[in-house]
Amino acid sequence: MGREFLDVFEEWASSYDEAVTGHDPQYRDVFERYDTILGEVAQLAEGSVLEFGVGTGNLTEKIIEKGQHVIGIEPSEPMRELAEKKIPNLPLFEGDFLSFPTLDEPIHSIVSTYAFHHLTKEEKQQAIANFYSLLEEGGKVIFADTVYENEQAEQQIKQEAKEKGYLDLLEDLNREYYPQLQEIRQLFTESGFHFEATQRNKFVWILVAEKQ
Ligand SMILES: C[S@@+](CC[C@H](N)C(=O)[O-])C[C@H]1O[C@@H](n2cnc3c(N)ncnc32)[C@H](O)[C@@H]1O
Repeated sequence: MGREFLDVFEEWASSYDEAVTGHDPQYRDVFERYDTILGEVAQLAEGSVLEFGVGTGNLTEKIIEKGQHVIGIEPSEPMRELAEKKIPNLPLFEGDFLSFPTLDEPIHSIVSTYAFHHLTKEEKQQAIANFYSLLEEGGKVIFADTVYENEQAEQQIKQEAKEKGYLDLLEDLNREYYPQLQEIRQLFTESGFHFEATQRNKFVWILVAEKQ
């Protein structure tokens, strides 16, 4: 569920690693400091890690380099093939934020970068409730994704995209479900998490939610 944007990734998979290095001017600001952002998420992950929306495996690689065990979930077959090439022994399953194989080991961290915005508000709410059940006490959700600081920031970002003629970016911002900070904070705190967020570039924030 929440897979309505999957077609984009079936097409985007082969050139995705170029996009994250700033080759596409429309997405340059979105992916600004991409490597550092993923590195920060990896540093915060502890214990057994469950990763959603693995893509080509860039975050996964960083967590494994730290010596940790990662289980990956990714709905797109072309993306899974690329991740499997990069990390041959990764336990990687077909699934999404809401529907994935039953896990038979405790999970201490749930991570994801540039993916949670594919879910509607209701789907995010359901996913967050599932994360709470899945995590051990003190376990954390650590996400990096586009979040608008407030309504004014949302309008300003969309206006700038329009003025620059970044129409693909603008369409993406209007089509997907990028939340405002207050909304995502409320979704996590209402499910029993302590929530903190820090901005890392014009678009992307690191969200850390700890199970209380
Ligand atoms: C922009 S890419 C991010 C990939 C990688 N996490 C990164 O940071 O480079 C978004 C990924 O989310 C996946 N995705 C799309 N819908 C999803 C869903 N409902 N649940 C989990 N992953 C999803 C896509 O297939 C794609 O691999």
